[in-house]
Amino acid sequence: MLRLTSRSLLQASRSATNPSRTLATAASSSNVVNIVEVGPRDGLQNEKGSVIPPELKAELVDRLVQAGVTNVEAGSFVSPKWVPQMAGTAEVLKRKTTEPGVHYAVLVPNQRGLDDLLTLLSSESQSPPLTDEVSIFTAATDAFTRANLNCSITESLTRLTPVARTALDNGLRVRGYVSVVIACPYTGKVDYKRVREVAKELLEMGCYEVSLGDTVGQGTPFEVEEMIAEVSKDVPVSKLAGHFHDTFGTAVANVLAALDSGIRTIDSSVGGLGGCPYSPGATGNVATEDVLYALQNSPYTVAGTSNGTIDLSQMSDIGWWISEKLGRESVSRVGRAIRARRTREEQEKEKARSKL
Ligand SMILES: CC(C)(COP(=O)([O-])OP(=O)([O-])OC[C@H]1O[C@@H](n2cnc3c(N)ncnc32)[C@H](O)[C@@H]1OP(=O)([O-])[O-])[C@@H](O)C(=O)NCCC(=O)NCCSC(=O)C[C@@](C)(O)CC(=O)[O-]
Repeated sequence: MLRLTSRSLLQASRSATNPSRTLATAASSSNVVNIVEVGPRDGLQNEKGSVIPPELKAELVDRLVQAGVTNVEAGSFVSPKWVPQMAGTAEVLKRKTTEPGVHYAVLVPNQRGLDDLLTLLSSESQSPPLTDEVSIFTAATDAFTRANLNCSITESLTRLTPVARTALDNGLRVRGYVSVVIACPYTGKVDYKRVREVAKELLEMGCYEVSLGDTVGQGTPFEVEEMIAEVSKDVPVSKLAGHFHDTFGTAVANVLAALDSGIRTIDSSVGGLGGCPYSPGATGNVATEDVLYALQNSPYTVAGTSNGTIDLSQMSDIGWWISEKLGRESVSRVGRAIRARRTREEQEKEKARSKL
């Protein structure tokens, strides 16, 4: 059950007063929340129409990092026949600035994707490297895994085991994803035991963290808590991340429920961009701006490099900038409210000036 004013927040505020706690040890007993910005990958992969040019994607990545983001998904090495928008990810990696200490993750679905990435890294040897992290992904239902990866869950795990091994052997960090952790667009309600088993296997493969995806964006906070309680029977909550889409408008509430359950890493997307091509009808990820706003004046601190956090006002501007490049408005509620307030303030200033 949601207990946002009780035990976990008290623990969080107690740890806030402990100066010996560092960002590096941020885990479920800490009040530090890590954001993984997935806008350039999950956010853009579902865009219809022509492929967004790599220079625009690279500029998005750079702007996000300038706003304080330290973990950003820069793209995917997947089949362009399956996800055309992710073609050109190699170019994005080469064009973006590579800041030390920032993790620019890339999704790989199979050995081919990893091999292509390793070839790029060896041809562009530089310090720091273009990326130090890959994400591998599977799901909690066979139907979704078939739609997304053209194989069963078991086959995907068999395929991903050597991919993770090779990535680790080449000095890359490996993050894992389990999709459809609450509901599947093809088979409905998901068995949380299956989520637990798959998350456990990903961890055993060497993933430093497993992100739990409510791909459909249908979960409620109570379901999120129930699901995390089941998964954390086998996987320490400090190794889990929450990844919520906002189809039914519950994503911010689900983030708070995940934090209340002890999770301290949240995936989010600037401007609320996104959607999975294989989850029909699902909308974008929870907007990064909305998460940052919801955690203001709370016992939680969001980690980042802009004065120790991520700058909300800058993120709102980026959300508007990229949305307008895509020909629409930002869908972040907070981004829209910030812009409306600014417009109001400017109008009032203008009125005051005209009275002088
Ligand atoms: C895994 C495959 C390739 C299997 O697809 P397949 O058709 O079974 O693969 P295949 O081995 O038969 O290859 C088919 C063609 O793709 C090529 N190919 C094969 N692999 C690659 C590669 N890595 N990069 C580039 N090309 C590749 C391969 O060379 C061949 O080319 P052809 O001979 O026809 O010209 C395909 O299903 C695929 O790419 N799937 C990716 C789907 C995807 O990216 N989905 C979105 C990301 S997951 C997500 O969004 C959820 C998440 C993470 O955000 C969390 C959440 O919200 O739940």
